[in-house]
Amino acid sequence: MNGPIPIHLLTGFLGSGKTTLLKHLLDQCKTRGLTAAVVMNELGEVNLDGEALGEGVPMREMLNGCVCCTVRDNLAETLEELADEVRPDVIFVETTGVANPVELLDAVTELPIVERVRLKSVVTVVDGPRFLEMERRLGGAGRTAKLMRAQIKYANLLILNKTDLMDESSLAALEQMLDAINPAADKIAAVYGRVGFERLETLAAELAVKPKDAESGGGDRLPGDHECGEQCDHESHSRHHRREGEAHVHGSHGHLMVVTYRLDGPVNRVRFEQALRCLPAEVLRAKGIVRFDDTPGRVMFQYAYREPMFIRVNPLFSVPDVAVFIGERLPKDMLASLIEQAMA
Ligand SMILES: Nc1nc2c(ncn2[C@@H]2O[C@H](COP(=O)(O)OP(=O)(O)OP(=O)(O)O)[C@@H](O)[C@H]2O)c(=O)[nH]1
Repeated sequence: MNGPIPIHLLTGFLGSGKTTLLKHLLDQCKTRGLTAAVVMNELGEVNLDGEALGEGVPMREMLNGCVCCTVRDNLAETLEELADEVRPDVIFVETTGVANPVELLDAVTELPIVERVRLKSVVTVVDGPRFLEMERRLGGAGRTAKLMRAQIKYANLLILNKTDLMDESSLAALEQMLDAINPAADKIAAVYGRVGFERLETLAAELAVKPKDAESGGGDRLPGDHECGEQCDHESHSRHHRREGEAHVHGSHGHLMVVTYRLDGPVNRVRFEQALRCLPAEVLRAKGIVRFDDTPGRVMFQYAYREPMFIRVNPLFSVPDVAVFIGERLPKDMLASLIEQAMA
């Protein structure tokens, strides 16, 4: 294929449904005979979502940091590598869920890759019920709410996801809120990220963000202004590593932190489910791989907005048994003791 490879940037808060959307987009690319490559960025040390994409999808992982800051320099390199080695028809970049959109735009338009790849869309997945609840409760105050708003503001396609959990009036209220933040973006209500890939491609015709330094005028613009605003948060990301089996704290993304627990044996199903149900409010997202003491095989668990979910995984999946927690000021001792109590 000649010309720059189109990139679609998938953003959205933790657990909003980015991977679910990505899977759906990849299926559609496959049906059309397009080679799609993926860059997955995770704050933690393991990538649990890669498995979900299925075999044969060229993927590069960027772990242990956020692509908008700590591992940002690696993104251009990773994209270049994909362009050289895979020569895909399209690249999807799934970001961490706490990525700052302004910084992301900067990262994917680095000069060394400008001829190779071209940003085509910025898709923000909005967890409908969660965003609505946060806005109603906090009125947009607080750093998490501000980050969510920034992700909404800089998108050119907003996917209002999890609408199966909303009634009509809530959906109307959500649409109104999103219109107020980003009136120019296309908006699609969705369940489990079921959105036609053509919706991203249609946008692409109207959007080609060029690197700000490449030419005067800065090229076409996404809706909204792209000056670094209140969301730029480049605090240093301290790393404190502990012994395996204990918490590995990977530093914070501003106010957020990740704790990864390695599990060295099976967990008791009932106690583990109970532990997930009574996670403290500071935990915004949890996921991992566990073995239950009463069933063979391994299971992936997902916890987003107080909803736990379990999915059986391929026993050969290379990620070890782990529990990853993402949240604000995580009570590490409490989490450790919840895990300990759940061990079989
Ligand atoms: N009820 C409902 N659940 C959904 C929907 N979309 C996704 N989920 C569930 O929400 C959870 C999180 O989905 P993911 O696709 O992993 O979210 P993510 O944004 O990739 O998560 P991070 O990468 O951790 O930020 C999973 O348990 C999904 O099955 C939806 O439309 N409705």
